[in-house]
Amino acid sequence: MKKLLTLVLITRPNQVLLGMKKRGFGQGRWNGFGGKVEKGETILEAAKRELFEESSLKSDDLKEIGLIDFEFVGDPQILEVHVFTTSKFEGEPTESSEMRPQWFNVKDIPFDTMWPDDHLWFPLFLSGTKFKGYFLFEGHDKILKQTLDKVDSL
Ligand SMILES: CNc1cc(N2CCOCC2)nc(N)n1
Repeated sequence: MKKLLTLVLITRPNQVLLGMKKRGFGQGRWNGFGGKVEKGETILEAAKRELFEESSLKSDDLKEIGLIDFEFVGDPQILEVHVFTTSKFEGEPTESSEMRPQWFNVKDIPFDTMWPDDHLWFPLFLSGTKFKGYFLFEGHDKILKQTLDKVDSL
């Protein structure tokens, strides 16, 4: 069984916008903005909605750059995460109930307080390379198995 999720990474020259997750899944880790795809909305619509709900930013320019399947030992639910990015957005990053946004210089991305997969695929996202990945987690900190491939199309 797959659960569709979105992840949006906002960039500006030499910087990435990340949010500190304040509760729920991934709490205590910096991440892009995103969440569940609801019934009746497209994945792109969900990405835009979650971006606005979690950061107050709006964008009509989200480009899909990655597709990652996450599996957790003992859990039949596979998370299918559609990764988007843009440097064209409106609004000011604003703290929400879910996320506390902060700009990071690319050379200072806080991988130690992010999901352990991020340092593996962020270089691809930052270099504009489309990618497909699979990560098998044991708990929330250990990656048992992984694949990561550059792709021409998603
Ligand atoms: C398990 N490793 C993950 C999961 C994840 N997300 C799952 C929940 O929806 C938002 C994205 N995001 C990253 N960077 N790594």
